[in-house]
Amino acid sequence: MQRDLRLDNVGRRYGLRGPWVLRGVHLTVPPGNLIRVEGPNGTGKSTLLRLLAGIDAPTEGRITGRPRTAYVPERFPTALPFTAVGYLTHLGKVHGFSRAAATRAALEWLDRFGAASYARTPMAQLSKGSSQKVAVVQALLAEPQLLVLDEAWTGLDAAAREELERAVAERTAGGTAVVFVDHDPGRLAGAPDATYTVRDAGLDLRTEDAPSAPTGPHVTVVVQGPRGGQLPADATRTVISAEEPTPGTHHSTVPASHSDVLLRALLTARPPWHVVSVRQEPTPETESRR
Ligand SMILES: Nc1ncnc2c1ncn2[C@@H]1O[C@H](COP(=O)(O)OP(=O)(O)OP(=O)(O)O)[C@@H](O)[C@H]1O
Repeated sequence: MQRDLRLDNVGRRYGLRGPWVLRGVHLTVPPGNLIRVEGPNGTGKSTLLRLLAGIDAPTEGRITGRPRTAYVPERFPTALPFTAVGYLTHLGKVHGFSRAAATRAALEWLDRFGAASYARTPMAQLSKGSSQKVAVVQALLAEPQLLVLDEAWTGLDAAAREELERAVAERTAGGTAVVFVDHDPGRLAGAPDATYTVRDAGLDLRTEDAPSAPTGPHVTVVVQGPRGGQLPADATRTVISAEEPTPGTHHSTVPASHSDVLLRALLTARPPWHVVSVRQEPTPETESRR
């Protein structure tokens, strides 16, 4: 069984006498958890994510339990001498796929992100947003147990931003831990299991009570099942609020990014649940525009 990734008393500074960017950091990342890291510019978020991703080592302290990890860096090197699909096929082979399977998976992921039409374009010729899609796909293709996303949504078009939220929801439902930094407070709103703020070289866990109303876009799914039937556990993990107004009829509200995961869990349960309706709930922002 996969272990927690743990940071024990971790510190990082650059250079022998540089200031400590992080110090005394303790953090546990359990499988399947979605963790948000926030904080002002220059506080050490990317430094923390590089340590989590294993591409940088702590100056002091220990990191243990590292699972198979994929990382979308804040800045993706674009001037690589490959086409997008050539690069992704190469990485897929590194991850143990056959060439044919790697190409197939790469093309499927590029298609999901609306990037199929430039699959065979040299990476150096891709626009910023298009190469960001390749950066995202290279991480998802790896089918990691830990996915580290450093401002991975930046530069993506609206459809790709939504797709990445969906992909994160799918992966966490499948047991992948995801740690992300994003300057949009609405990113995966309502979904993280924990939010940490980098402050004074340490991590503060945000501990305010769960909001009484869901934040960000959310969806209510109404399903019917047998009287007294329990919704499948993997369906309810990300539910923000749930009620059973009449026996056997369940109303479950989830962050919009997680509605596909909820529906899939309900429809693939044995016996499957009958989906009565799926309703996109108005957010305070959309309400105020009316
Ligand atoms: N390779 C490096 N060499 C020297 N100093 C570095 C290096 N990387 C980061 N730093 C310094 O560490 C501090 C934290 O940087 P980091 O990029 O981790 O912050 P951040 O919170 O991710 O910022 P942003 O929100 O702007 O991306 C900054 O003072 C930065 O200058």
